[in-house]
Amino acid sequence: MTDSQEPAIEEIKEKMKTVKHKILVLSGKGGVGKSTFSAHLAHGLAEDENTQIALLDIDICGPSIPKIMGLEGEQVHQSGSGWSPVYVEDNLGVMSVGFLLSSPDDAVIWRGPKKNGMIKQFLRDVDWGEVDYLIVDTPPGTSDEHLSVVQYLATARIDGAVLITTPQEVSLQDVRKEINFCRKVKLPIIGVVENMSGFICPKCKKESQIFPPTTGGAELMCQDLEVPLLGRVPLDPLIGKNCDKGQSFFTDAPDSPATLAYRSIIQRIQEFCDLRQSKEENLINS
Ligand SMILES: Nc1ncnc2c1ncn2[C@@H]1O[C@H](COP(=O)(O)OP(=O)(O)OP(=O)(O)O)[C@@H](O)[C@H]1O
Ligand code: SF4
Repeated sequence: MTDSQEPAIEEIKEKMKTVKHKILVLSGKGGVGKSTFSAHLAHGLAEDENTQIALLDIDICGPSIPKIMGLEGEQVHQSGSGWSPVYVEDNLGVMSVGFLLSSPDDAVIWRGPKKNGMIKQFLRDVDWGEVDYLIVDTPPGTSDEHLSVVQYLATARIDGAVLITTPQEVSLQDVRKEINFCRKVKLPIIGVVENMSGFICPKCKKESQIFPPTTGGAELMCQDLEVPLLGRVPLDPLIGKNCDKGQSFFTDAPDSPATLAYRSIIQRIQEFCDLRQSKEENLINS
């Protein structure tokens, strides 16, 4: 950490005092459904209107959250207390570099320090207000952006990371690296989600493995590496369709196997955060 970063870390710590829980969503590979998961985690948590949600997209070079959340073309506004998030609902605010581009097809070609500067600004200058959950959608892999967000939030306590994978070995291989990264930087692992995990036929309800796991899939990997498997979300063509339309999949398919899987995973994440909070409170009071 350089000296010039120190004041920013203090400012971020101060800003994050109004944010109760912070969750990073990571994946080893691109295209495995990380942004889709982040968006649906936000939608699912925001169903409780007493819960305030912030969704921050730090995939600087490939921001897909504006499209998935139906916010393409929206702009960020500056207020006296910083950048205002773009609101999907009263209790769900979003921030992304996508809001700063003049067109969704604009390419962001930035080197590491500029990307880190943007992440710092997002964490320090966005006026989130009182927030229960801050969900951070990260780029694939373990790059500068991941190190930056972990360093910037180090003093502000991150609850943990959710790792998204598909069942294939090429994706699992990269998730193992991601798990090592989390352990090296002492980032707690909330658990792994196996996405695009089988397809349940809507007619006969039979499950088919579209991407058959050759090495036991996420379940075996989680057992080997002693990390929790939070659940398996099946492939559902409606998910892709709704993401392209910028709508929550939960509204259109409230009883589908994928919705039920998402909901059970979201509940486990909430339980993890609640437990962590109560452990901390006990520690403070003891
Ligand atoms: N369970 C699923 N069933 C069907 N389609 C899905 C599912 N999960 C995600 N998708 C679709 O897969 C595509 C990739 O998803 P997404 O953009 O969330 O991946 P990503 O991991 O965030 O990629 P990147 O990090 O490269 O931006 C999208 O079109 C999305 O709608
Ligand atoms: S199992 Fe296959 S063939 Fe049978 S109804 Fe489902 S999709 Fe059609």
